[in-house]
Amino acid sequence: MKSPAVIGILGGTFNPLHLGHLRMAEELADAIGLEQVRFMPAAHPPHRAEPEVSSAHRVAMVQLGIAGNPRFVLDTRELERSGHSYTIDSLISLRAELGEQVSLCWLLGSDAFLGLSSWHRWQELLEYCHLIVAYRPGPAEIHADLSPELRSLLGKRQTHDTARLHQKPAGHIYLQDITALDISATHIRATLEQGLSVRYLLPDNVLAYINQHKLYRDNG
Ligand SMILES: Nc1ncnc2c1ncn2[C@@H]1O[C@H](COP(=O)(O)OP(=O)(O)OP(=O)(O)O)[C@@H](O)[C@H]1O
Ligand SMILES: O=C(O)c1ccc[n+]([C@@H]2O[C@H](COP(=O)([O-])O)[C@@H](O)[C@H]2O)c1
Repeated sequence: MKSPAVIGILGGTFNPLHLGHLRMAEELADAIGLEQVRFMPAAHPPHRAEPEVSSAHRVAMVQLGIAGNPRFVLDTRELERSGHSYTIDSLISLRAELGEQVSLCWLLGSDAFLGLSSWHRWQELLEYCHLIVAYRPGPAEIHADLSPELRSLLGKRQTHDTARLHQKPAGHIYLQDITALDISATHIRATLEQGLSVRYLLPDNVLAYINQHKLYRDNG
């Protein structure tokens, strides 16, 4: 099968997957012209406590949520490794699999981007991918909150031209405004723990899965 020329990767804990993730991926795919977005659940997310819900459940919810969207696929490579799910390792593995020509676009919200300089081998990430940052609602106004090192990186690597993301396989940072959906997995978990409705915050089939398996309740 021919590899797509420009692919996006949305890594996340997906605990659970929600409409904020799906809409962000859909809008970035349109804005950049991504032929595919790979949803990549982290088995052991590096910068947070181990999720209380198993990776098997989190993967199942991603699978349900992306079903029916021809551009969206599941990528399970982080579940097939042991240890922390470092992004650099996933990018190296994707490069080895897809070759040097394919443009890889790592999609992330601005909240995650603000913490980039704490990521494992962060200064090497742009050798393997472009970083596509979606503004995420919240108090963090990205430009005000940038650390000096990220400000400097942005100064050197930011592009405003999506054509550049197609011309080179890696190396740029692109910021994109998206429809602000102030939905977070944290809020969804907290709402479920209180026994309240989370309908319309995530896909119906993901909610049905949560209910069926009694996730995010006392013994979830
Ligand atoms: N509502 C949203 N709008 C835009 N981007 C989002 C949104 N929710 C999550 N993202 C982005 O998706 C990626 C994966 O997010 P993650 O799975 O950690 O979801 P989350 O809702 O932030 O979870 P939690 O509340 O548990 O921290 C991150 O890059 C994050 O910035
Ligand atoms: O590689 C790292 O050091 C690293 C540090 C923090 C986050 N990430 C990745 O960023 C993505 C979003 O993380 P999170 O914790 O917001 O779900 C997910 O794919 C994580 O594995 C990666």
